[in-house]
Amino acid sequence: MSGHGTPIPMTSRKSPPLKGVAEVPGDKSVSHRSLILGALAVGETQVTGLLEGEDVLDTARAMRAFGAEIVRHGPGAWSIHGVGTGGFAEPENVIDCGNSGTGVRLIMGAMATTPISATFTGDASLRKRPMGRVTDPLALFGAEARGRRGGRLPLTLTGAAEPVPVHYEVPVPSAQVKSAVLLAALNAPGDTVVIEKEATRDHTERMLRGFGAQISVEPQGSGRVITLTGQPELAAQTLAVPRDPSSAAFPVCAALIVEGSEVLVPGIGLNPTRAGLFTTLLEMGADITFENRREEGGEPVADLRVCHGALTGVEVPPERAASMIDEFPILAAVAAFAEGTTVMRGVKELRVKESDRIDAMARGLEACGVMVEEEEDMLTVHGRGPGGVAGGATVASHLDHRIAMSFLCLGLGAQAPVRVDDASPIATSFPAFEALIAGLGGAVARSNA
Ligand SMILES: O=C(O)C1=C[C@@H](OP(=O)(O)O)[C@@H](O)[C@H](O)C1
Ligand SMILES: C=C(OP(=O)(O)O)C(=O)O
Repeated sequence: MSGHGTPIPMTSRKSPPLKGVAEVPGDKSVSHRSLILGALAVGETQVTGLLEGEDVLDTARAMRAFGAEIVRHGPGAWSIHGVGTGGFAEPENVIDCGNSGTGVRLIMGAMATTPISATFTGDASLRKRPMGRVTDPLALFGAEARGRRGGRLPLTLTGAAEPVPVHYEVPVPSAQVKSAVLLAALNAPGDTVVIEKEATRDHTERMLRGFGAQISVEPQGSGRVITLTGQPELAAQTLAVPRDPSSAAFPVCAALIVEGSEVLVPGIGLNPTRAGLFTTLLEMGADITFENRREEGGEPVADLRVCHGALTGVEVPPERAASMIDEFPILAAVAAFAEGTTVMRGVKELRVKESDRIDAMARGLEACGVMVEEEEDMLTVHGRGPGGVAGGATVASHLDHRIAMSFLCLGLGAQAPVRVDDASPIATSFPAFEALIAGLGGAVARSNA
């Protein structure tokens, strides 16, 4: 539950070469889904490598409120005793999903076809984010949502008593919307069909199949048609969560920013629907090697070795945006150290994340002496080359973990220190960020308010 506490200002400064091994936490998307699917399965699901960030802990609390028994056995080791499809109980209190769009949207989907009501809220960031994109398709199943104007939280959702399957084309590229519809479809009789025009992360589909649901995925243009047969009995699973590529992006990019660095980032999930940042960095000339490629927990995984070297600006094709949607802030920070211009198009979804990430990056980069251009759907960064970023500014994180971490990484290579006004949101996805960067030799520390 971020955003409820005292701000934690943090500062980073020009650092000696980063060296060592960066063990990043478990994947946030897979962690949320492990808890939710575990709660809907029959029997006891065992999870290792679960991300213990605030977003995921809020989802665990929510699943308990809906009746699942959840036990933490040790770091990252959890068990979930599920209630079965359609078995959710009505929560007695408001469900607070903190800072997490994934948490609230997937949970709304998971309860939308069970005849119970639940009221959802979140922190100041989450209460600004659009929920109509999920409650609109959930209404097609027969669920009813009453929220603030503009479909904002707090919002009460009443699940359908007699749900019907739906045929739904997702109007925005969003794995959260797709997943909410698929989770709702679990308790609707018959086949639900979800069409996405652009492929987004497919963890829900992979995991539903693993839990025993009948699901087919057919490519269609650059998107997919997904068909799920409702009312399966989901069987408890043993799950190993791969390490999060979106968290790995920070030590990888920090090593690209700080001259002389060489860092190993082991065991990173490289699902193609998540790996767009690494493709882009390679196009910029980054020295990244993918060692020991293997499969873990149903996802492709590799150890990433990253060495600092010269980078050149690139144009990121819009069709790649979905596969690196959370990585644009850190890409914008890296682009500041490249020679030439980096153009990011097709990125308007960034405006409805924890903050308006196009605006937050643009203002912060300008404050650090980097020229940018911004349009509704585009961000351009004019690189200043290695050693050319001035820094020397305080940047607002806007309750957004990725903005905070991106500017702290930028400060590791800037001429003057970069202060982030509030680094507390980092705990939502990457609680060990400060310790991990410091462990590599990066100069990052809490600063005075
Ligand atoms: O499904 C998921 O786990 C996520 C989907 C993405 O959001 P959208 O579906 O809104 O693009 C992403 O930004 C978020 O961090 C995690
Ligand atoms: C957008 C993000 O998360 P969420 O939508 O779950 O808040 C993110 O982690 O970058």
